[in-house]
Amino acid sequence: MRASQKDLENAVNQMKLLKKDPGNEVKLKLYALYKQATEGPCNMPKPGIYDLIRKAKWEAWNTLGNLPKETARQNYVDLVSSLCSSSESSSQGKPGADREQLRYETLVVTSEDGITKIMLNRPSKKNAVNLQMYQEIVLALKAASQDDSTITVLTGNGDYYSSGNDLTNFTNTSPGEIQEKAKNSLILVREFVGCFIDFPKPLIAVVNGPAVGIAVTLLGLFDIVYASDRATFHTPFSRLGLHPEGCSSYTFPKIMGPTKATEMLIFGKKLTAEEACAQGLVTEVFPDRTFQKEVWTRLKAYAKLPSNVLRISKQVIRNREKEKLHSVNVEENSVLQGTVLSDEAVNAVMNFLSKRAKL
Ligand SMILES: CCC/C=C/C(=O)SCCNC(=O)CCNC(=O)[C@H](O)C(C)(C)COP(=O)([O-])OP(=O)([O-])OC[C@H]1O[C@@H](n2cnc3c(N)ncnc32)[C@H](O)[C@@H]1OP(=O)([O-])[O-]
Repeated sequence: MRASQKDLENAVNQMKLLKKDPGNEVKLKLYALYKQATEGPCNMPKPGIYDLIRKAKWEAWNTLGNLPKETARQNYVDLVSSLCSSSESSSQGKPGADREQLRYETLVVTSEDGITKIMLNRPSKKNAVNLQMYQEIVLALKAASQDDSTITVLTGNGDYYSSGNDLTNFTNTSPGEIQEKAKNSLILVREFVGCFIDFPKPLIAVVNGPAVGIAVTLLGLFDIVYASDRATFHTPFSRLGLHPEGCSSYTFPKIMGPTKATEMLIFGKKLTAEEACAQGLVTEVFPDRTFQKEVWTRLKAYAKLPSNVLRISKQVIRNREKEKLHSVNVEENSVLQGTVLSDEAVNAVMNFLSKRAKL
């Protein structure tokens, strides 16, 4: 249901009761959304360069462009409601606790200290990416691209970062439906990869353990990759009757050179974290015992840098590649459309299911 004018007024009153100061960045966002919701696009003349407060307000409002009044109203109400629920949860004896958005089934998404953390949360399946998780990651990335955080982190819960595509995604499907299901699933995978290509803020992988398949290939689209020394990097596509995806057919040869990329992507050579670091896929490796502490200390410091500056620098570094990456994504995906139901691919899944062939 869309927020009404009354909801907006209630939200304004709720804000007055908020005990904790939400900080300047959030206050500017609220100001801008309120102005947009009540007056429409920014109509005030640009203040002079030294009129800092009015300039910040003008910029916040002007950034909303032609956002419709109704959307701004809804965003204002949602933002106030998330601020109130986080202040409620912290006043319930959990000071500093993460703000958790409970709508995800396969992820735990929290936002704190300028960092949105998207944690894959199917530890009993080694964080295999099922169709639900693909969809939820798309949603979480879209939300993170618009929230107040400075950086976004993807990590895994449990001993694995991720075992890659869930090999049971197409099982339990009747023979008549399998073609259609495979086609739609791959369209979803293409959209999923596209979200990584377009993600506007610094995106950091905290690779807490082994990574397989699409969880590895996507790393070429991250801005930083930190790995525990327990992590391994494995893309067993040929054995599965599959082919490189996640833009790795383009990013891996660029990162590590064509022959190293071939050894991984075609021959399925599994890399240790140190090897992946030496080949440029991983930024830095940490001992597992101090991994979480060291990485999060560093990320919290990075997240204090000015978010708009980081965003623009990322654009400068990445934008000229975007068009190419999208075309690679489309091409890789269409190759998979042709092979995902091949005899080799189906047999590999059957082997996995019958536990006869562990990789
Ligand atoms: C988009 C198309 C392109 C493809 C891209 C790719 O990513 S290709 C790459 C695709 N990925 C692969 O080929 C990796 C396939 N997986 C493996 O080779 C091994 O499971 C392992 C080496 C990851 C872990 O071995 P381990 O002996 O330490 O542990 P364990 O084996 O006992 O597993 C524990 C539980 O997790 C379950 N589960 C795990 N992974 C998956 C999965 N991907 N799917 C579904 N389920 C999975 C497993 O069934 C078991 O569940 P159960 O029976 O308890 O209900």
